[in-house]
Amino acid sequence: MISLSDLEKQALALLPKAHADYFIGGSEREVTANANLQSFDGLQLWPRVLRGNFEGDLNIDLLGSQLDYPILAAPTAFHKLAHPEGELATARAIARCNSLMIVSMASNTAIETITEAAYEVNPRAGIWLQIYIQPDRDFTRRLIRRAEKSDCKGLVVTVDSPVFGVRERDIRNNFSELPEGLYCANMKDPDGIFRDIDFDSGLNWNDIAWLRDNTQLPIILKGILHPEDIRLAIQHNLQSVMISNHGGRQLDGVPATIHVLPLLAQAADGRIRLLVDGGIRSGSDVLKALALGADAVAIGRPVIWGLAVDGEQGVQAVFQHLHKQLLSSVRLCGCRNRDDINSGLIFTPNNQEAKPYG
Ligand SMILES: Cc1cc2nc3c(=O)[nH]c(=O)nc-3n(C[C@H](O)[C@H](O)[C@H](O)COP(=O)(O)O)c2cc1C
Ligand SMILES: CC(C)CC(=O)C(=O)O
Repeated sequence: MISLSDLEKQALALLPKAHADYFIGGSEREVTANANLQSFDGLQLWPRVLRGNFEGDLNIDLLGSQLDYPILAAPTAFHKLAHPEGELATARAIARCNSLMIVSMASNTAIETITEAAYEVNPRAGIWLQIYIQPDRDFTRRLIRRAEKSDCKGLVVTVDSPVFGVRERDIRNNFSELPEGLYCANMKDPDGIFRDIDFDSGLNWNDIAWLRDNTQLPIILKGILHPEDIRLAIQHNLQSVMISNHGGRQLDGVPATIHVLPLLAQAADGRIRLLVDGGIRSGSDVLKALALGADAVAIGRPVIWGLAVDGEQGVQAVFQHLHKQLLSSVRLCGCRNRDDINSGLIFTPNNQEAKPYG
């Protein structure tokens, strides 16, 4: 593996067009999906030299899961569209890497089957379940019980989707149903019928309080872009938020996540764990996000590309590649320890006067 952009090209060439478009696409004009990528390129790292070795480590305790490095898999739907082994291949790869997988509510494999496979590879593997709170709260509660029983370590609640984003590629391709034989496996009712995933457009903070009172699992709110919402998440005793614009697939025209991160880190003030996703494609992108205040980052599409090209090994290669690149960027920046990874690492015209770190 040389670069994630090579991998992306390979994957896109392998996949049927409708599936490739579903995976890579954003909503409407894809302004935000593109901004996520471009905004990382617009930020520059500001290295120091002659500072000796990086003596720190990059591992992190993320709400009770031990990760070797702060890169995890964002929830993405339908892994069996990318590879016949689907989420099982993804989960095994990530367990092997001592990382963490957020399983999508829309996975093609049931959460119980995924956790079992992951814990077989690595009993300490990190698995969280992502959900959309369903208008049918009883169903939602049953799914949360399943996550708890199968030993998931966290519950990610996606809150950027009161309605589904308008994906023009999917409309053009007439992609609105899974191929025969594939299902949203978590949506199966006790009577064997698969439900559709619904979006509850009326969701509000009372529903989050309801959820918090209905599970012991740590709750991670996914899809936050505004500092006021960070303050509310802290007020509601949540453990973590994911700064995310859903990879530019929900509201088009919102800021790139890396652009809002500094403001949100300021609002968080160390009181809540901050995760960020959207457009992370290299180790230096990861370093930029950590420098600006993220505790860890999540990757969405790159996991799909690895899976499509080489199944379990492909996903493992993506994580190993990013880990290696991250370490290399940390060293090239002259960081001596974890504390050196701070906003002084980012060069912007505004911080030329600022006191360089260290
Ligand atoms: C194909 C695809 C499916 C996704 N499915 C979900 C999902 O089921 N639930 C969710 O909360 N986010 C979903 N997302 C959003 C990702 O969790 C994540 O926010 C985004 O992909 C990060 O951006 P990146 O792909 O540039 O890394 C999906 C994204 C993609 C690309
Ligand atoms: C099945 C969908 C709800 C998955 C999703 O969130 C997405 O495609 O971005």
